[in-house]
Amino acid sequence: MEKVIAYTRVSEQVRKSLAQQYDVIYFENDEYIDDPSFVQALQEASGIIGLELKVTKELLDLAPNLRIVSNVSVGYDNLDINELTKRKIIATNTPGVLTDTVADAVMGMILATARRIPELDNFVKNGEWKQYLQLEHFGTDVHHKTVGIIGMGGIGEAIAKRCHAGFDMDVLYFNRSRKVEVEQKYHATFCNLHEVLERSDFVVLMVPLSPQTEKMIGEKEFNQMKKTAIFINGSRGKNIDEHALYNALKNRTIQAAGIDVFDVEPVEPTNPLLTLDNIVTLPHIGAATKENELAMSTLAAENLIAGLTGEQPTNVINSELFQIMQRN
Ligand SMILES: NC(=O)C1=CN([C@@H]2O[C@H](COP(=O)(O)OP(=O)(O)OC[C@H]3O[C@@H](n4cnc5c(N)ncnc54)[C@H](OP(=O)(O)O)[C@@H]3O)[C@@H](O)[C@H]2O)C=CC1
Ligand SMILES: O=CC(=O)O
Repeated sequence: MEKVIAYTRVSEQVRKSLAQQYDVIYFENDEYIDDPSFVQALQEASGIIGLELKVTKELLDLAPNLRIVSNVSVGYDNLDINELTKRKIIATNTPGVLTDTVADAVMGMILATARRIPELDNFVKNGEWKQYLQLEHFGTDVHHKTVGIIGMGGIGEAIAKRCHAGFDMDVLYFNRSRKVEVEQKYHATFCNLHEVLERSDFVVLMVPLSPQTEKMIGEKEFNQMKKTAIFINGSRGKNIDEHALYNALKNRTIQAAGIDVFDVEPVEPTNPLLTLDNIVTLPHIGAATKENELAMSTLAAENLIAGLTGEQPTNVINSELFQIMQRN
């Protein structure tokens, strides 16, 4: 039986099903490279399926038999795609299945920050609700405001849909390419980044992490936002300058923020952002619901099996590998 490494978030049901065809070695935690049993598994593995393993040149040097890395995520900034392609190792991800789940989580952050839900929840539970509330406890409306979406991909579009159809919001967006269909469906307006930052009540960041997007939002960008703006990051922590976000929140350059992702994950307890009361934080859980864990794992397993049986997986990232094969 061929060996397959499964790590972190691969649902138990999918692991059991894979175990009918492969020798599946499961690693539950993510501190692997120093673990001799992981290194041993790498030596023998034909495939890897899982979430957020850093697949670097050093790791690949330990995996001479590897033919596919199947990410259980849409983001693939954890993979050195050039190195994988050079070694003719297939890389796949799981776009689409998680789109609505992540968009729901982003809407949750928009509502939680604007209406100050976690803060008021604590207020009630701490027994501080003793009289009619005054202005100091009030949040701000979400409906009929303007949302600016940076990165109008699958998830960006699902957020636009919710904001337009559910909350009567005006939708602005900045994206690498223009999305005319999205403009027609959700009355969205294509803007440059500066306009999105300047005109939006809610600025939502939803771009993949890449050399072009790393630290895309920093001090200059926070200064361009409205003083009442709420910033939401559902993408990757490294897409923003966290220090600049801290300053913007502390100095009230912007009103509040909701973030699902951090520069270092799990977040360090000393991260200064955690000391602020105008930020709502989540532990990178946007895509992780009970239903969606199974959907993502199932798609990733389908990609893995296709790759191992010599077929082109549906969600191949380095598709040039198959173009080369077709030419030969
Ligand atoms: N918090 C969480 O749990 C989750 C986070 N994510 C993050 O969200 C990201 C987006 O996911 P998804 O919507 O499915 O991905 P998509 O690939 O569908 O969308 C990404 C969008 O970003 C745009 N984009 C890429 N680079 C730039 C740039 N330099 N400037 C402006 N726009 C750019 C793309 O433009 P174009 O259309 O021109 O290609 C595309 O529209 C993932 O890569 C991941 O990092 C995803 C899932 C869960
Ligand atoms: O962060 C999650 C993803 O799917 O990307």
